[in-house]
Amino acid sequence: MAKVLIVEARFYAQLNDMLLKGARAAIEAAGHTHETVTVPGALEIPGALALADQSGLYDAFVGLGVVIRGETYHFEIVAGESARGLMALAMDGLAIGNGILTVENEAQALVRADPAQKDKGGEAAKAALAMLALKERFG
Ligand SMILES: Nc1c(NC[C@H](O)[C@H](O)[C@H](O)CO)[nH]c(=O)[nH]c1=O
Ligand SMILES: CC(=O)[C@@H](O)COP(=O)(O)O
Repeated sequence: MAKVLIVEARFYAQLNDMLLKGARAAIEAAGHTHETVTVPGALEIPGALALADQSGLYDAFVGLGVVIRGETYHFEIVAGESARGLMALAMDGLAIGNGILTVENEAQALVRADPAQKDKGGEAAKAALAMLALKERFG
């Protein structure tokens, strides 16, 4: 049984609750356990994952968040750098699923966060578990 850490950036609480529901359901359906920690925003997710990995307590990680474009270039920074940070950690051997939505508006986020629709939270959890299986296969 694996222990999965979910790191959520609760910038949009109601959307995050949907992502969390999907991710937790996927992890439990696969017979694994999970814990959740919360950070202010998507930019903090990679750092939180790195800190958590140093503990050696977790087998896999899921990053959840919602980044919605505003008026400035900051969207590109938050969306791009959170993704880049997770990718860097994955290339360093962590089993990670990226459930950080990067969207133009709340309507797009809702469809993707909803477990009954695109279920991106569940998708990210399944990706993390798939990477964990590969990690275990490759030893
Ligand atoms: N605009 C969004 C943010 N911005 C906050 C950053 O993620 C970060 O917390 C801040 O820059 C302090 O370091 N975060 C989201 O998750 N979603 C957004 O739409
Ligand atoms: C993704 C963001 O950082 C964005 O929500 C911030 O909005 P703004 O660009 O209008 O400051």
